[in-house]
Amino acid sequence: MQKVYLSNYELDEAKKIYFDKLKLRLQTEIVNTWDALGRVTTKPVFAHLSSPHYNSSAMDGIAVKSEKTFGASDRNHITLTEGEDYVVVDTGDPIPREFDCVIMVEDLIKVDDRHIKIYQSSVPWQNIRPLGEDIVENQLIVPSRHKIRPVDIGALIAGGINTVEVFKRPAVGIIPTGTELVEPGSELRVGDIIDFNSRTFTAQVTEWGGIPNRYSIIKDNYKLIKDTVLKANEENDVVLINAGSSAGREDFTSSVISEVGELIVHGVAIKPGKPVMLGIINDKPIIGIPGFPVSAYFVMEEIVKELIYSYQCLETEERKIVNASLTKRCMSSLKYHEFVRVRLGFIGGKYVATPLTRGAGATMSLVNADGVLEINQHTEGIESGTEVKIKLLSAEDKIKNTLVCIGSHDPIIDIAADIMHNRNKKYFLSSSNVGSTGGLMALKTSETHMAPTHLLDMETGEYNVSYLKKYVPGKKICLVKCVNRIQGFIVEKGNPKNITKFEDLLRDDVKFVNRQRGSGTRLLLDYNLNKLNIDPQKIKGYFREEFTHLAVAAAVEAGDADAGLGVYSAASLMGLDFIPVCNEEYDLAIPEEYMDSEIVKEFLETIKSEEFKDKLDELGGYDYSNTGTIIKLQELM
Ligand SMILES: Nc1nc2c(c(=O)[nH]1)N[C@H]1C(S)=C(S)[C@@H](COP(=O)(O)OP(=O)(O)OC[C@H]3O[C@@H](n4cnc5c(N)ncnc54)[C@H](O)[C@@H]3O)O[C@H]1N2
Ligand code: MOO
Repeated sequence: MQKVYLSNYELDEAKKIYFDKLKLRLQTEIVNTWDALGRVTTKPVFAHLSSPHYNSSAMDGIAVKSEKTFGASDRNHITLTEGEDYVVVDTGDPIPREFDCVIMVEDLIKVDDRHIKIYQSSVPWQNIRPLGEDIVENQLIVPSRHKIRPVDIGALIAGGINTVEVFKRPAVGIIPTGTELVEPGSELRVGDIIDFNSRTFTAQVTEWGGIPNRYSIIKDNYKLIKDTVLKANEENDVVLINAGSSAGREDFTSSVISEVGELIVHGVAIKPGKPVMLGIINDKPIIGIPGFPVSAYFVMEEIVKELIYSYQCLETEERKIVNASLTKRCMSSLKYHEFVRVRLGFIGGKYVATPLTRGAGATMSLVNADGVLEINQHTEGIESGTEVKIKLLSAEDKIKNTLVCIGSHDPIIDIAADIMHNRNKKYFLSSSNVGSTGGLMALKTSETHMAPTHLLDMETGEYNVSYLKKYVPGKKICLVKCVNRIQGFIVEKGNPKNITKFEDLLRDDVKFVNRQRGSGTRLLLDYNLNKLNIDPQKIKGYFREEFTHLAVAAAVEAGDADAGLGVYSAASLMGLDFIPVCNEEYDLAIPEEYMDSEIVKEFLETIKSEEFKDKLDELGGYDYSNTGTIIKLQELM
């Protein structure tokens, strides 16, 4: 096994060492002005032409000699003759030399085809755009190091500039490596990984103004990697090589860079992203990007973006920062500066930030992130409730128009979210699945607008009410009835193990997959096991916990479990069979203070809509006869 000793430079230090060593030489090129959007000028650009380049009429009307109009008034109309005293002009027409002003058509009284009367006198240059009124020949249009905007393109062309000299966009070679990688759309075998990183890089490079050049997947073979690196180095300004950055048996990237060039840095104190490699081959940069997609994202954002911008003489824009209250404690290593993806909600007039999954492989944590919390290298962690600074990834407007929904999961919440957004494009919904009890806790600490819940009171057989009284005391809560849904066993197609009742879970040949503690479905299971005097410990798989109905169904589909308890829709979406066990009430708990907000009203309209009900029918297993009924909880207490 090879040994790799990584350095642990702070990010800024690593970048300084690397950029100093790189000494980028910027290249320039000449492009058509109309193709220059977003490009940066190398020098100031001066007009070749004046605009307008002749004296032109600013109005539709007639060009006249102003002296011929002197003395005209309401009581003293002056008659003018075409050809002698005036010519007809339209806006933009040149003004013949002998005339010096324009009278608008609406100020003329027609006498006959060749004569008009006027009742106002005019002054010289009235309604005339003199030559150079907008741009004068040799005037500066844009300075050097200026990023060209659409309005600049117009002004440059108007000023006679048809080409501009700009900094070259760097060509960026992207090499995905790994024997286990396959192209999207391939038939997947266990161990295969679809190469998607190289496609994300391609899109990022494009977004940042570079010219991406993706190479096909290279297997973990030293010679192949070396040959491709050399080829890419020759054909591009920058090379990005993905994966093979750590200490695995087939992690060759660092040795290849060291052999054909110089490896300046291997290892930066950031997490994720620590095994990044910064190298130089033939005076051109090569960056080794860790394989895990989230690690790769931060290396791209924090290092590669700046590099690609530097070639174009662009400054990276700072992301906006907002203050938010952290909803969960976040521990961090003293060894690394950590990037934590967070979801933001705007609740009761302030931001709340909920950390998302920390794993470096969790691509969805990037998809769902509204911002990034950076935890300093020398900080051990941040307590829940602390006010933190969040770098925004989403627009503030979007966050402020997002209904936050934390609690128990059902696929119908995502469906309602989609319908609501289509009904009113302004509104979004973000849902986090933490189980029913987790949702009530979030209500208590004002982290959510709404908590879907289905908690069965084992003593009374009633749903939700007693739990709300217990977990959210003192808060005025409305319970909005959502659906009555069927819970049952999600089993393989055809139910090969013939699982029909709770007792079957005790069988030796049956492997179960459970939901997490605190979820309503878990309570429902425990309630039934208790009623039947079944010892949960005797159920194989009782301790394997998944967080959503779909995750339970996925475990059954993959053959990792024979049964799980969940909703019908999850089974049918995965093409599995479903054995009904009981009905339950899935409700939405919403603090009374949010009930009158536009977004909550829109959501409640959505769940009462025919479109939503049609979707429920399509999924099956839902009864919506009570949907939208509001129960003010105080009245129940
Ligand atoms: N013994 C050690 N193991 C690991 C260490 C370590 O220090 N010691 N570091 C870990 C860290 S941190 C990271 S980050 C990763 C870096 O991995 P590599 O750059 O060597 O990449 P691979 O091992 O080849 O792949 C890891 C993982 O990344 C995903 N991947 C890779 N390529 C692609 C692609 N083109 N598209 C999508 N996904 C890709 C895939 O899930 C791989 O399993 O190493 C840890 N290990
Ligand atoms: O650096 Mo790795 O990127 O921590 O996961």
